[in-house]
Amino acid sequence: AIDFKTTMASVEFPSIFLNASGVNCMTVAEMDEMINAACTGGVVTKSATPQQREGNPQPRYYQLEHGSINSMGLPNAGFPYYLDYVTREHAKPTILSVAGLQMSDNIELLHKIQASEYTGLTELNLSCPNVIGKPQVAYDFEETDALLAEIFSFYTKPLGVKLPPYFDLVHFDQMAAILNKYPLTHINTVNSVGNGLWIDIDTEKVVIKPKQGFGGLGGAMILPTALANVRAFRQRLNPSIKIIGTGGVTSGKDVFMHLLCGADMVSVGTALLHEGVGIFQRLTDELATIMAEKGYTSIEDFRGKVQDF
Ligand SMILES: O=C1NC(=O)NC(C(=O)O)N1
Repeated sequence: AIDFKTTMASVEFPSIFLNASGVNCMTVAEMDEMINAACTGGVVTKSATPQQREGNPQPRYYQLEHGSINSMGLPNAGFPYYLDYVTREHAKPTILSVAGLQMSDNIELLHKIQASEYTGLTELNLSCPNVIGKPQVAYDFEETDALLAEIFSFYTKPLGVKLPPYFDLVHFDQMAAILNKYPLTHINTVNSVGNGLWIDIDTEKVVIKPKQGFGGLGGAMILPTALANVRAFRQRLNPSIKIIGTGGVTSGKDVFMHLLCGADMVSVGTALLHEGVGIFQRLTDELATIMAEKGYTSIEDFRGKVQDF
Protein backbone atom coordinates (compact mmCIF):
# COMPACT_ATOMS: atom_id res chain seq x y z
CA ALA A 1 0.00 0.00 0.00
CA ILE A 2 1.17 3.56 -0.72
CA ASP A 3 2.23 5.65 2.24
CA PHE A 4 0.33 8.95 2.23
CA LYS A 5 1.87 10.43 5.38
CA THR A 6 3.58 13.80 5.20
CA THR A 7 5.43 16.19 7.51
CA MET A 8 4.84 19.93 7.84
CA ALA A 9 6.75 22.08 10.34
CA SER A 10 8.09 18.84 11.90
CA VAL A 11 4.50 17.73 12.57
CA GLU A 12 3.78 14.32 11.04
CA PHE A 13 0.38 13.98 9.40
CA PRO A 14 -0.66 10.35 8.80
CA SER A 15 -2.36 11.34 5.54
CA ILE A 16 -2.22 14.24 3.10
CA PHE A 17 -5.96 14.86 3.51
CA LEU A 18 -7.61 17.54 5.65
CA ASN A 19 -10.97 19.26 5.85
CA ALA A 20 -11.20 22.77 4.48
CA SER A 21 -11.63 25.12 7.42
CA GLY A 22 -15.32 25.79 7.92
CA VAL A 23 -16.51 22.32 6.94
CA ASN A 24 -17.03 19.60 9.56
CA CYS A 25 -15.00 21.48 12.18
CA MET A 26 -17.33 23.78 14.14
CA THR A 27 -17.80 21.56 17.20
CA VAL A 28 -15.78 19.06 19.26
CA ALA A 29 -17.95 16.28 17.83
CA GLU A 30 -17.20 17.29 14.24
CA MET A 31 -13.47 17.76 14.90
CA ASP A 32 -13.29 14.38 16.68
CA GLU A 33 -15.11 12.81 13.73
CA MET A 34 -12.48 14.22 11.36
CA ILE A 35 -9.63 12.87 13.49
CA ASN A 36 -11.26 9.46 13.93
CA ALA A 37 -12.13 9.06 10.25
CA ALA A 38 -10.11 6.79 7.95
CA CYS A 39 -7.48 8.39 5.73
CA THR A 40 -7.53 11.85 7.34
CA GLY A 41 -4.29 13.60 8.27
CA GLY A 42 -5.92 15.52 11.10
CA VAL A 43 -8.35 18.42 11.42
CA VAL A 44 -8.37 22.15 10.66
CA THR A 45 -10.66 24.10 12.99
CA LYS A 46 -13.32 26.55 11.87
CA SER A 47 -11.66 29.96 11.82
CA ALA A 48 -11.89 31.20 15.39
CA THR A 49 -12.72 34.84 16.19
CA PRO A 50 -12.04 36.38 19.62
CA GLN A 51 -15.67 35.92 20.70
CA GLN A 52 -18.31 33.37 19.73
CA ARG A 53 -20.32 34.44 16.65
CA GLU A 54 -23.76 33.45 15.36
CA GLY A 55 -22.74 34.45 11.83
CA ASN A 56 -24.95 35.80 9.07
CA PRO A 57 -28.73 35.24 8.72
CA GLN A 58 -29.85 32.07 6.92
CA PRO A 59 -30.06 30.84 4.23
CA ARG A 60 -26.31 31.48 4.03
CA TYR A 61 -25.18 28.33 2.19
CA TYR A 62 -26.57 26.92 -1.05
CA GLN A 63 -25.56 23.90 -3.11
CA LEU A 64 -25.16 24.57 -6.83
CA GLU A 65 -24.99 22.04 -9.67
CA HIS A 66 -21.18 22.18 -9.75
CA GLY A 67 -20.28 23.62 -6.36
CA SER A 68 -21.48 25.88 -3.58
CA ILE A 69 -22.02 29.47 -2.59
CA ASN A 70 -21.78 30.71 1.00
CA SER A 71 -21.82 33.78 3.12
CA MET A 72 -21.61 32.19 6.56
CA GLY A 73 -20.15 35.23 8.30
CA LEU A 74 -17.66 33.35 10.49
CA PRO A 75 -20.07 31.56 12.82
CA ASN A 76 -17.90 29.88 15.42
CA ALA A 77 -17.76 28.93 19.08
CA GLY A 78 -15.08 31.52 19.84
CA PHE A 79 -11.29 31.37 20.17
CA PRO A 80 -11.14 29.82 23.69
CA TYR A 81 -13.22 26.85 22.54
CA TYR A 82 -10.86 25.98 19.69
CA LEU A 83 -7.64 26.76 21.59
CA ASP A 84 -8.87 24.42 24.35
CA TYR A 85 -9.57 21.69 21.79
CA VAL A 86 -6.24 21.85 19.94
CA THR A 87 -4.30 22.04 23.21
CA ARG A 88 -5.72 18.67 24.31
CA GLU A 89 -4.15 15.38 23.16
CA HIS A 90 -5.48 13.95 19.89
CA ALA A 91 -4.64 10.92 17.77
CA LYS A 92 -3.79 13.15 14.80
CA PRO A 93 -2.46 16.71 14.40
CA THR A 94 -4.63 19.82 14.49
CA ILE A 95 -4.36 23.12 12.68
CA LEU A 96 -5.88 26.02 14.61
CA SER A 97 -7.48 28.45 12.16
CA VAL A 98 -7.97 32.02 13.39
CA ALA A 99 -9.64 35.04 11.81
CA GLY A 100 -9.69 38.58 13.06
CA LEU A 101 -12.41 41.01 12.09
CA GLN A 102 -9.80 43.73 12.26
CA MET A 103 -6.00 43.91 12.50
CA SER A 104 -5.97 44.18 16.30
CA ASP A 105 -7.93 40.92 16.56
CA ASN A 106 -5.29 39.05 14.56
CA ILE A 107 -2.48 40.38 16.73
CA GLU A 108 -4.41 39.65 19.94
CA LEU A 109 -5.22 36.08 18.90
CA LEU A 110 -1.62 35.28 17.98
CA HIS A 111 -0.30 36.76 21.24
CA LYS A 112 -2.70 34.44 23.07
CA ILE A 113 -1.53 31.39 21.09
CA GLN A 114 2.12 32.36 21.61
CA ALA A 115 1.49 32.54 25.37
CA SER A 116 -0.49 29.27 25.42
CA GLU A 117 0.51 25.62 25.85
CA TYR A 118 -0.39 24.91 22.20
CA THR A 119 2.66 23.90 20.14
CA GLY A 120 0.88 22.75 16.95
CA LEU A 121 0.23 24.57 13.71
CA THR A 122 -1.84 27.72 13.40
CA GLU A 123 -3.35 29.12 10.22
CA LEU A 124 -4.21 32.81 9.94
CA ASN A 125 -7.24 33.27 7.69
CA LEU A 126 -6.39 36.34 5.63
CA SER A 127 -9.22 35.80 3.23
CA CYS A 128 -12.57 35.64 4.92
CA PRO A 129 -14.67 37.13 2.16
CA ASN A 130 -17.93 37.13 4.01
CA VAL A 131 -17.72 39.46 6.96
CA ILE A 132 -20.06 42.24 5.82
CA GLY A 133 -18.34 45.60 5.49
CA LYS A 134 -14.83 44.20 5.91
CA PRO A 135 -12.42 43.90 2.95
CA GLN A 136 -10.18 40.91 2.59
CA VAL A 137 -6.77 41.61 4.14
CA ALA A 138 -5.11 39.35 1.57
CA TYR A 139 -6.19 41.68 -1.24
CA ASP A 140 -4.42 44.61 0.47
CA PHE A 141 -0.72 43.83 0.02
CA GLU A 142 0.54 46.60 2.29
CA GLU A 143 -1.85 45.52 5.05
CA THR A 144 -0.75 41.89 4.70
CA ASP A 145 2.94 42.86 4.85
CA ALA A 146 2.41 45.08 7.91
CA LEU A 147 0.38 42.39 9.68
CA LEU A 148 2.95 39.65 9.07
CA ALA A 149 5.80 41.94 10.13
CA GLU A 150 4.02 42.70 13.40
CA ILE A 151 3.18 39.04 14.02
CA PHE A 152 6.68 37.72 13.38
CA SER A 153 8.12 40.35 15.71
CA PHE A 154 6.83 38.14 18.56
CA TYR A 155 5.39 34.87 17.20
CA THR A 156 7.75 31.87 17.19
CA LYS A 157 5.35 28.93 16.80
CA PRO A 158 4.45 27.29 13.44
CA LEU A 159 2.24 29.64 11.41
CA GLY A 160 0.69 29.48 7.96
CA VAL A 161 -1.79 31.70 6.15
CA LYS A 162 -5.09 30.94 4.33
CA LEU A 163 -5.28 32.88 1.09
CA PRO A 164 -8.07 33.83 -1.29
CA PRO A 165 -7.56 33.10 -4.97
CA TYR A 166 -5.64 35.62 -7.08
CA PHE A 167 -6.36 36.12 -10.75
CA ASP A 168 -3.46 38.23 -12.01
CA LEU A 169 0.10 36.95 -12.49
CA VAL A 170 1.54 40.19 -11.11
CA HIS A 171 -0.54 39.67 -7.96
CA PHE A 172 1.07 36.23 -7.57
CA ASP A 173 4.49 37.92 -7.87
CA GLN A 174 3.61 40.64 -5.36
CA MET A 175 2.02 38.33 -2.80
CA ALA A 176 4.77 35.70 -3.05
CA ALA A 177 7.43 38.40 -2.58
CA ILE A 178 5.72 39.43 0.67
CA LEU A 179 5.22 35.86 1.93
CA ASN A 180 8.85 34.92 1.19
CA LYS A 181 9.98 37.56 3.69
CA TYR A 182 8.50 35.59 6.62
CA PRO A 183 9.23 32.19 8.23
CA LEU A 184 5.82 30.73 7.35
CA THR A 185 5.32 26.98 7.65
CA HIS A 186 2.75 26.92 4.84
CA ILE A 187 0.11 28.63 2.83
CA ASN A 188 -3.35 27.18 2.34
CA THR A 189 -4.70 28.13 -1.06
CA VAL A 190 -7.49 28.75 -2.09
CA ASN A 191 -10.29 30.04 0.06
CA SER A 192 -13.62 30.47 -1.72
CA VAL A 193 -13.77 32.53 -4.89
CA GLY A 194 -15.18 35.72 -3.43
CA ASN A 195 -18.52 37.28 -4.18
CA GLY A 196 -20.21 35.04 -6.68
CA LEU A 197 -23.99 35.23 -7.17
CA TRP A 198 -26.73 32.73 -7.97
CA ILE A 199 -30.42 33.14 -8.76
CA ASP A 200 -33.50 30.93 -8.47
CA ILE A 201 -35.39 31.83 -11.65
CA ASP A 202 -38.72 30.55 -10.32
CA THR A 203 -38.73 33.11 -7.54
CA GLU A 204 -36.37 35.48 -9.37
CA LYS A 205 -34.54 35.82 -6.05
CA VAL A 206 -30.90 35.30 -5.12
CA VAL A 207 -30.37 32.04 -3.20
CA ILE A 208 -28.66 33.27 0.00
CA LYS A 209 -29.89 35.99 2.35
CA PRO A 210 -26.71 37.89 3.38
CA LYS A 211 -24.99 40.51 1.22
CA GLN A 212 -27.83 40.65 -1.35
CA GLY A 213 -26.90 37.13 -2.42
CA PHE A 214 -23.16 37.66 -2.89
CA GLY A 215 -21.12 34.76 -1.53
CA GLY A 216 -17.91 32.76 -1.79
CA LEU A 217 -17.85 30.02 -4.42
CA GLY A 218 -16.52 26.53 -3.72
CA GLY A 219 -16.64 23.06 -5.16
CA ALA A 220 -15.92 21.55 -8.57
CA MET A 221 -16.34 24.79 -10.51
CA ILE A 222 -13.36 26.43 -8.75
CA LEU A 223 -10.86 23.61 -9.39
CA PRO A 224 -9.08 25.39 -12.29
CA THR A 225 -8.65 28.51 -10.15
CA ALA A 226 -7.38 26.45 -7.23
CA LEU A 227 -4.87 24.57 -9.42
CA ALA A 228 -3.54 27.81 -10.87
CA ASN A 229 -3.01 29.30 -7.39
CA VAL A 230 -1.27 26.18 -6.11
CA ARG A 231 1.06 26.10 -9.13
CA ALA A 232 1.72 29.86 -9.14
CA PHE A 233 2.72 29.93 -5.49
CA ARG A 234 4.75 26.73 -5.73
CA GLN A 235 6.74 28.32 -8.53
CA ARG A 236 7.33 31.51 -6.51
CA LEU A 237 7.59 30.58 -2.81
CA ASN A 238 10.67 29.41 -0.94
CA PRO A 239 10.64 25.58 -0.80
CA SER A 240 10.51 25.88 3.00
CA ILE A 241 6.95 27.19 2.71
CA LYS A 242 4.68 24.17 2.20
CA ILE A 243 1.33 24.32 0.37
CA ILE A 244 -2.04 22.94 1.38
CA GLY A 245 -4.06 22.78 -1.82
CA THR A 246 -7.74 23.56 -1.31
CA GLY A 247 -10.52 24.07 -3.80
CA GLY A 248 -12.62 21.96 -6.10
CA VAL A 249 -11.54 18.48 -4.98
CA THR A 250 -14.21 15.85 -5.61
CA SER A 251 -12.14 12.89 -6.89
CA GLY A 252 -8.73 11.22 -6.88
CA LYS A 253 -8.05 12.86 -10.26
CA ASP A 254 -8.48 16.30 -8.67
CA VAL A 255 -6.13 15.34 -5.82
CA PHE A 256 -3.60 14.12 -8.41
CA MET A 257 -3.78 17.47 -10.21
CA HIS A 258 -3.29 19.45 -6.97
CA LEU A 259 -0.22 17.31 -6.20
CA LEU A 260 1.16 17.72 -9.73
CA CYS A 261 0.89 21.49 -9.19
CA GLY A 262 2.99 21.13 -6.05
CA ALA A 263 0.57 20.75 -3.14
CA ASP A 264 2.01 18.99 -0.06
CA MET A 265 -1.42 18.36 1.47
CA VAL A 266 -4.93 18.59 0.04
CA SER A 267 -8.08 19.74 1.82
CA VAL A 268 -11.69 19.19 0.90
CA GLY A 269 -14.64 21.47 1.66
CA THR A 270 -17.81 21.39 -0.44
CA ALA A 271 -17.51 17.71 -1.37
CA LEU A 272 -16.85 16.80 2.29
CA LEU A 273 -19.99 18.63 3.32
CA HIS A 274 -22.04 16.64 0.82
CA GLU A 275 -20.39 13.19 1.14
CA GLY A 276 -19.24 13.07 4.75
CA VAL A 277 -15.89 11.89 6.09
CA GLY A 278 -16.10 8.68 4.04
CA ILE A 279 -14.85 10.79 1.14
CA PHE A 280 -11.27 10.53 2.41
CA GLN A 281 -11.12 6.75 1.96
CA ARG A 282 -12.57 7.18 -1.55
CA LEU A 283 -10.05 9.89 -2.49
CA THR A 284 -7.22 7.75 -1.11
CA ASP A 285 -8.34 4.70 -3.09
CA GLU A 286 -8.83 6.69 -6.29
CA LEU A 287 -5.44 8.37 -5.95
CA ALA A 288 -3.75 5.01 -5.27
CA THR A 289 -5.36 3.57 -8.41
CA ILE A 290 -4.10 6.46 -10.55
CA MET A 291 -0.61 6.12 -9.10
CA ALA A 292 -0.57 2.35 -9.67
CA GLU A 293 -1.69 2.80 -13.29
CA LYS A 294 1.19 5.23 -13.82
CA GLY A 295 3.76 3.17 -11.95
CA TYR A 296 4.26 5.73 -9.18
CA THR A 297 5.10 4.28 -5.76
CA SER A 298 5.37 7.60 -3.90
CA ILE A 299 3.81 11.04 -4.17
CA GLU A 300 7.38 12.36 -4.45
CA ASP A 301 7.56 10.64 -7.86
CA PHE A 302 5.25 13.32 -9.31
CA ARG A 303 4.64 16.10 -6.76
CA GLY A 304 5.15 19.49 -8.39
CA LYS A 305 6.12 17.91 -11.72
CA VAL A 306 3.28 19.21 -13.89
CA GLN A 307 4.77 19.86 -17.31
CA ASP A 308 4.34 22.86 -19.61
CA PHE A 309 2.77 22.01 -22.92
O1 LIG B 1 -12.95 32.32 5.08
C1 LIG B 1 -14.15 32.01 4.85
N1 LIG B 1 -14.49 31.55 3.63
C2 LIG B 1 -15.76 31.27 3.29
O2 LIG B 1 -16.03 30.91 2.13
N2 LIG B 1 -16.75 31.41 4.23
C3 LIG B 1 -16.40 31.58 5.58
C4 LIG B 1 -17.42 32.36 6.35
O3 LIG B 1 -18.18 33.13 5.74
O4 LIG B 1 -17.41 32.23 7.57
N3 LIG B 1 -15.11 32.12 5.81
